[in-house]
Amino acid sequence: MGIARPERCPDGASTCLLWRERLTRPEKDRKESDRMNPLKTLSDFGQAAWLDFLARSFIEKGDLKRLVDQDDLRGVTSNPAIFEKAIADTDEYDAAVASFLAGNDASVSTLYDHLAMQDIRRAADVLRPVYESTRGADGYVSLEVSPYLANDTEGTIAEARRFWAEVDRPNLMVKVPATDAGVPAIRTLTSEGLNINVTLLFSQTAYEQVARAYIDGLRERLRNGGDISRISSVASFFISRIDVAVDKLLEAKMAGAAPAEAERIGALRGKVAIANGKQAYQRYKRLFGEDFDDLRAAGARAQRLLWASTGTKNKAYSDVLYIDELIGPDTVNTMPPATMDAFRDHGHVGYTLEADVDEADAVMRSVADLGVDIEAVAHELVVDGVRLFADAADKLLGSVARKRLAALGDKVNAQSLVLPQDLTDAVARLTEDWRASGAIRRLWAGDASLWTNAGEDKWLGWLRVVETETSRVDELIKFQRDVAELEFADALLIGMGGSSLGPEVLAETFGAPGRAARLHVIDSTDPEQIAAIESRINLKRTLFIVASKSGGTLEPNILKDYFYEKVAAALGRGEVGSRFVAITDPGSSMEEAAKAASFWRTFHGEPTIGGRYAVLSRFGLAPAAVTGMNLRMFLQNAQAMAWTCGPDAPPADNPGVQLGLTLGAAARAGRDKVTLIASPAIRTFGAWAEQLIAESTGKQGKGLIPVDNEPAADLAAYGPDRVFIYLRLRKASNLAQDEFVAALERAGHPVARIDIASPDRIVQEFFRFEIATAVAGSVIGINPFDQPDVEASKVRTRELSAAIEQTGALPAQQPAAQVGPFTLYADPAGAGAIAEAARSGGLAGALNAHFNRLVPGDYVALLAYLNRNEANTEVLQGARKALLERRRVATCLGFGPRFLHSTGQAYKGGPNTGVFLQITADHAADLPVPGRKLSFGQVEAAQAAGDLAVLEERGRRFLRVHVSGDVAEGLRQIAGAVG
Ligand SMILES: O=C(CO)[C@@H](O)[C@H](O)[C@H](O)[C@H](O)COP(=O)(O)O
Ligand SMILES: O=C[C@H](O)COP(=O)(O)O
Repeated sequence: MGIARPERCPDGASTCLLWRERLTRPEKDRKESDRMNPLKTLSDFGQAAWLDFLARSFIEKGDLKRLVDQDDLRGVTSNPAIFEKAIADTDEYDAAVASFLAGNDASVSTLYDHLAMQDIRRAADVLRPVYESTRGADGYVSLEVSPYLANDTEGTIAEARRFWAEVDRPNLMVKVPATDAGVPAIRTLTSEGLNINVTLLFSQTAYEQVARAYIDGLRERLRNGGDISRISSVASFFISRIDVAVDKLLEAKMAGAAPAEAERIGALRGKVAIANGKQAYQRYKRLFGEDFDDLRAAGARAQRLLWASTGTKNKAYSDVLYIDELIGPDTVNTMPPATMDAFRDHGHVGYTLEADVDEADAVMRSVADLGVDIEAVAHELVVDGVRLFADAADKLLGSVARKRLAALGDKVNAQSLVLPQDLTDAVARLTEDWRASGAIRRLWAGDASLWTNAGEDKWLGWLRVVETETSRVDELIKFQRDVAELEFADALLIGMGGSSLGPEVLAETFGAPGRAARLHVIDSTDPEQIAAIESRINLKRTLFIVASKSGGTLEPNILKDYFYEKVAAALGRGEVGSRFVAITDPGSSMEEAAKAASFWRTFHGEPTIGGRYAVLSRFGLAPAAVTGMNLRMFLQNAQAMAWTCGPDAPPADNPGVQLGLTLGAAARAGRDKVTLIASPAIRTFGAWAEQLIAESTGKQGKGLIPVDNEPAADLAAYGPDRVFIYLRLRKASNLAQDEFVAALERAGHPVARIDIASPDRIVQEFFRFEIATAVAGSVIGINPFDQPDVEASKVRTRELSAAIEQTGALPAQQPAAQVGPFTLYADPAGAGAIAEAARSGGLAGALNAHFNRLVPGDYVALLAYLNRNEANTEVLQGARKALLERRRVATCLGFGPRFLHSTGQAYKGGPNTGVFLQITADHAADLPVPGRKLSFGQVEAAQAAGDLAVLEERGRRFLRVHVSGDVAEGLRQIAGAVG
């Protein structure tokens, strides 16, 4: 039997759009099968059937079109959960991902937007005939703004505008949630002429606000002379979730009630959602009644109520309950596919929406009398709804992130974590915390509460610096051409720590391609080292790059003065400035000095980036330009990793976050020695990473101690305080390293493996490590952007240098012992025993006594204020190996003053587990500092003394061995004595 077609629109109102449209189609034209199809008959009752589902194959196979043609489908809604089902865990979108990324790499959310918008456009095109034939009354496809923006009005507005412009279809509806922040966005967007689908509506009060926002938006547009006749809007009122929530409350009340009362309460189950909808519809009629007539006269459409969440959740209820009971004019019901199939099969059509309104009122009164606060339930459901959509978005973006990486292949360095079970569990817990609290988005948004709320947000410029530099790379490319034309043989970068270690990685990893200048770095005050670098460059054909963010750092200033004078002597005062370039933050004293000395160029750093995070800014790019590197490729590489670690890559699929959480969890578990192993061709990366990790995390007695370039030893030498990072260059890997790392893994040590396809991809690691360090800093609970103890050393050094300038010498210190050419100084707690041991056992005795203070979990750091040349490095590396094998503790090596701007922070401010051996020596030859009553040798000595003074202040265990006479021989003896 066919379903009787109503004779007239039930409310008799001119608002009944579908009714008007129906009247134009004579009954005799309708097929019997149409009359038998409840779905198709819905429109006879003024209701449009929409589909709450979308997927690419569904459109491509013609299923959507079939529904339009055969079932009179009039619209489609999507949401993050729908796209999650469509995209995650299917390969339906893989080809589209690959073809999009073949043209250009993109962020995870850009890629998702692309996929979603493609689907939405195609669906909109399938529904376009409906839109046209109903003159814009129907035929819409909805796309929801990111649930992460649910509490952000401006963000919602911006995203909705972007969708509107990029989807570029008149039958698009942008979905905006009915949150407090969503309501003003609805008004603004309506006033701009966008079609809005308001989602996550549960409460009638919220519904009224939303309807008013729509009406206000229309009025505003009209006032501004805009067309309001093309605007369509729906208010998506959620149904089934109300019953799920209220039924639970009713059942709780039944449990404690007498049988008759329990029965009465039980009878309310499965009724409240429909009653709530029916009451909302009565409000709709009031809101869009007479008061709306003026707008209607100007062409406006009422905002229809759309029943959403209409799939039955409770199997005890009819599977078409939420369709059957809510049929009425000028409404929409968006059904999930199974519910649509069920309704087509056995739905009942009739004017149910206004039937028994009194009973609906009675139901609502009864639940209120029982103490169920429906507004409170609705409020919770909104919060919950936002969370559920955010959860779905996390899964969705996680899957898009994985698809992106799979499509990019080895264009992005792969990372894998091989962790013992306890660390796996800890990282999993942290990952879930980070996901649930949106921490990676908060990090990118500059939320200082992730750290210590000490202004960390002011230091996050590095997050977006790649974009900035990409947008102005032409300026550097021009500089690169100018440098090439001048045919410099060498370039010497003068700087410390963050200003030199990044360029050093570039210089040593890439050399000087083509005709470019060979880049050298000087980051020492050791006179021998300065003389050595001077002998390697041709002063007349060298470009000097003086790099200092603050501009006030001692070393680059005096080294600049030194080389400036040398070049002036070689070329004459008139020309010297043209051979110098400065990189410094705007307004620094270095900028002033560069101007005064007529430097060729000054590049500005970005003041919101601290030195150690600056390598992807001008501090790395200008030196890279000089070496002739392809800067666009450099930035593309960096950008690929920035996107991989972006705010839209959820923690589980964000390698930077995973590495950071691993390091943070490891630190908490006492595995705080981050041991860096790198393929020989990219070895220098370790020195850069060492500064980043140590200076960022090592403070307030907490942090990570990086261990770079440690000679390998027997497995037994590695304690449970280690976590390893293996940077493996695929094209030039080292078998011994591979085997060593595999053995570490077998022995249960945690290892983060990073697989680098080719040397140019090392650039990506700068960004991964920066994110990882910021994340680890959050887990450890420190501010990863300050360096209080480095500053302390700088202050002591300044005081001591001033003393030398006044008196001609360093203030005398009391040695603990003298053994041949070795003068020993030690911390107050150790001095007695060390002196005693020196008397009986000479140098070896003293060193033994010092290192006997080591306990498991401690580390040794050799701090050598010497020329950092191959010979000295080799001897000290030998000493490290001996200590590692004999003492079974992590060992570090730093050359002063270089390490003061790097690991020095953690040695003084980090965990008090370091046992330090400082080595100083007489200088066979010294160099004057121009314009000062100081020599470089004296500065180096002042730096060593300042370092020791701060170590002492911080209660650290140290021994200083000063070598007089033959330094090489002295060093050999020290190395021999530690074993
Ligand atoms: O809001 C709209 C349509 O405007 C829907 O897409 C809405 O998100 C869905 O109906 C609900 O999310 C489905 O909810 P549920 O069936 O999972 O409770
Ligand atoms: O890592 C930073 C060093 O302490 C050098 O600082 P600077 O770039 O301000 O000279």
